[in-house]
Amino acid sequence: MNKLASMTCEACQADAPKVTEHELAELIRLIPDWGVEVRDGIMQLERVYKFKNFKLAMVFTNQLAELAESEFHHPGILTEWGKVTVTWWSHSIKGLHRNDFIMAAKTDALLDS
Ligand SMILES: C[C@H](O)[C@H](O)[C@H]1CNC2=NC(N)=NC(=O)C2=N1
Repeated sequence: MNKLASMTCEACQADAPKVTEHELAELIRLIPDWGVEVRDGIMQLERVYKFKNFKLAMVFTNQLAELAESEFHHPGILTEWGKVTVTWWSHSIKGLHRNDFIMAAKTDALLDS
């Protein structure tokens, strides 16, 4: 399992630091299937997961919802027939925190179960 997936999110206050460029370069290597998007000036992690149908996409979506609640850190989720687009960023700092990389790795780990 990805070492990030075994970590837990820290409480992310509004003054928490965004990841630096160096940390971003290091951390993104640990989650190679994820991309970095910038929307309205907010850096985000994004991945599209493919499924055989809508029902399986919804099963994954609900597993992800449980994960988010367990860590109290929540993604953007677009669930469609056969695919789920997951987007992680930290609302409180309007950017990327280490928590987002941890949650991306934990999201990937849902497929291992
Ligand atoms: C309103 C609620 O406190 C916030 O949304 C919490 C919980 N979930 C969260 N999720 C994410 N991704 N970022 C946050 O800053 C965050 N903060």
